[in-house]
Amino acid sequence: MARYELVKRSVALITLTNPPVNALSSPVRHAIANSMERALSDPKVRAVVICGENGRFCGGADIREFAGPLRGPPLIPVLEAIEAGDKPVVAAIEGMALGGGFELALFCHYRIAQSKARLGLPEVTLGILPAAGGTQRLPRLIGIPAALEMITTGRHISAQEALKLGIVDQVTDQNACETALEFALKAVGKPLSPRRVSTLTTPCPPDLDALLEAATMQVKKKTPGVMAPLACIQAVRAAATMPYSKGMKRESELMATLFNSGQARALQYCFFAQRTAGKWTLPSGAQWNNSKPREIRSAAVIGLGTMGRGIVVSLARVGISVIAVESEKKLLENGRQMVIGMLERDAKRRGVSASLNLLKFTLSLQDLKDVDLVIEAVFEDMALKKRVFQELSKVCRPGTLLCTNTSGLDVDALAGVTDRPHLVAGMHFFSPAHVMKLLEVVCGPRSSSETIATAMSLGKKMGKVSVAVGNCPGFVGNRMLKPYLDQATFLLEEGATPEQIDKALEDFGFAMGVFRMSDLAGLDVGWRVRKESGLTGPDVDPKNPPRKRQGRRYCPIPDMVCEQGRFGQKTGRGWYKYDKPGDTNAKPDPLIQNLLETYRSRYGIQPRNISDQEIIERCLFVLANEGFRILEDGMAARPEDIDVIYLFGYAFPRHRGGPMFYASMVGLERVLERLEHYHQAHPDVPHLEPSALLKKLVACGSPPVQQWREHIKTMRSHL
Ligand SMILES: CCCCCCCCCCCCC[C@H](O)CC(=O)SCCNC(=O)CCNC(=O)[C@H](O)C(C)(C)COP(=O)(O)OP(=O)(O)OC[C@H]1O[C@@H](n2cnc3c(N)ncnc32)[C@H](O)[C@@H]1OP(=O)(O)O
Repeated sequence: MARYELVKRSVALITLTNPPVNALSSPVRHAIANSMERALSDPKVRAVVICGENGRFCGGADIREFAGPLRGPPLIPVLEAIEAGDKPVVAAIEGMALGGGFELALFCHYRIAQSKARLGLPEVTLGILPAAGGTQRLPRLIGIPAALEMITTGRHISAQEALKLGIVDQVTDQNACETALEFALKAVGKPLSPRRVSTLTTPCPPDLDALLEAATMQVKKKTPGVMAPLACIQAVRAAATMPYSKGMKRESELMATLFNSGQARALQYCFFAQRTAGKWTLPSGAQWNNSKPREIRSAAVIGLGTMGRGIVVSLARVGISVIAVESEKKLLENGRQMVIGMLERDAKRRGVSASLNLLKFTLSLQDLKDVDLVIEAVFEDMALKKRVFQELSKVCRPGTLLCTNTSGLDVDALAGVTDRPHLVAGMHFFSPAHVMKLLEVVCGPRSSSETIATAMSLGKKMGKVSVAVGNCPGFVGNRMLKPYLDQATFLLEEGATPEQIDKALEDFGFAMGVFRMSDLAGLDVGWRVRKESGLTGPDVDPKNPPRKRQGRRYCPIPDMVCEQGRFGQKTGRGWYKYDKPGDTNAKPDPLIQNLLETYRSRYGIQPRNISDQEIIERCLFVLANEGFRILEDGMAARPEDIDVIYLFGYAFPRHRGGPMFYASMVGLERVLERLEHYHQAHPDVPHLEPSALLKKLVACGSPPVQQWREHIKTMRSHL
């Protein structure tokens, strides 16, 4: 877990050997303690260098250990022995020094960083704080404002920035370990006291209170209801106002308030869920680690609407040449200008030059004959998409992969009109596609493992979090959204207002409630889908009860809002009113209140007081219930995949872990009981009927979310 060598006859080189990131697991802590003792007691050793194997210094504490009882030597005393020793210790930072790894470096007397290394204290993103002295030592080294920013955001910084801030003593383009060995020899004999960060006094700004207050306001606004950033601020205050030893005590008290919290568990679950999602498996046995993706050098995007433009930008900025296709000259020119503008702004922000030379714009599908992969992003109309796929099948060389960006149509029906159904898959991006991190990779029954591997790997290359899902209407994300939206509108019928529902969801942690979000997305899209599927409009049988469709409860209020030309922010009116079209400041609209009152009295609905608890339970338990059905149906491989989709595609609050994790935190028994209760009250809403999987899990004693897979295994997979 750590290798000990004597090099240059007088330097002890301690190499952490815990792949893949040299996390500070119990055996590693043991090994560091033993190695330091050996180095300090060996008269031949005059200096020590600590580095990490495989070009990675250390990724911090072993997060997996947090879930169980704490074992092995506690980290802080191990690190204190490094600082207290009478021989200079140099940290040789290659790759990364994060969290406890960064704290380890801060206990060393000197730090040398390789120029490509990244450093940071990301604990806040895991719902905890840097509790191995990070909150007390970093402010002493670089001052309160810079330390506060790094600790409360968890931002990783470059070696160059670390040098500028005074965190590292030298940056090298060479091997950091070699440089550190030379450096260590030169440090021998120099006084160590000034190098012990614990002895430094925190430079205290005169406006400390105002600074901390501003930071508090900022984190409350950015991450309302999240505890860890606030605890970080309190810990940094201690660094400014208390002696080191007292500050360390305060740091550990604050850590104790976070360590076992639901938020910490949720955030750490998210960390692993995100990594688990990349590990896809198909029923054939093909999976992420036995299927080779194809290399994609050139791609085409068909359709330069909002989605298509975002996809072009996402591809071009990772160096893939793109042919963008539109059907009319004017649309093509407009798309071209928009894409170039987006790429230029993006490049400026990242300080690189825009890769405009990778782009080609055309009106002709004939130009796509040699590309490696096509992503179709035309209007959401099956007949149109089928025509495009038929045409692509004729034009593209036999090996070209054909992908669709449909948000819910049948991918296999599109595969069926081509000459290569095994090379067809869905790549469902989220809007705006160059910003949103989620990509649903839709596996049709005929998609080959190579096709899925290629789509997943391309997603990763584009910086997306890619999740493999099955081919069912709406796939995973949009399929779950429907019952969630339905509950919100049913609650309106029953007496709630859009503001009340949004506030309950925002207090829960969503950045935007469902109605504000719908206004932002545009209400006309859903209206058109409902018209096309015969739920509203002239196709509805006049004898059909207005609040029922196929025997199920239906709420026509969203249709009525659209019939008034209220399409959301873009028209200046939707569920809310706005000062002008395009404005984002949503204000309650008395006309909507009026519409709701008239509607309720027309249908004899007596409005009732609805509690926030009911809003949360009905909206979120129905969401999870559909998630359970998706798992039952084999359309998602595991609950983590569903949660990742909701975290990255639908802004589910990360400190709640995602809808499935949230259900497990509430307690599956409770979720089942509440769904049964609401289903009894609303028997015409089938989505409220508890799913078989939920019942099965409760019957099995409500295992933790990580174990659900074992209970799903027997079910059929469509992935
Ligand atoms: C009342 C009781 C009170 C109790 C108080 C208890 C006090 C306990 C003492 C605490 C002392 C605090 C110490 C410290 O302050 C806390 C920490 O250090 S927390 C950890 C901080 N570090 C991080 O957040 C880094 C997390 N990792 C990453 O960001 C990335 O993995 C990476 C390091 C940048 C590498 O990225 P990639 O190359 O892309 O690789 P992957 O991300 O895919 O990771 C590969 C593989 O490694 C696993 N992994 C990564 N980091 C860790 C880790 N720190 N611990 C465990 N495992 C880690 C990752 O999951 C992948 O594995 P896979 O999931 O694929 O199997």
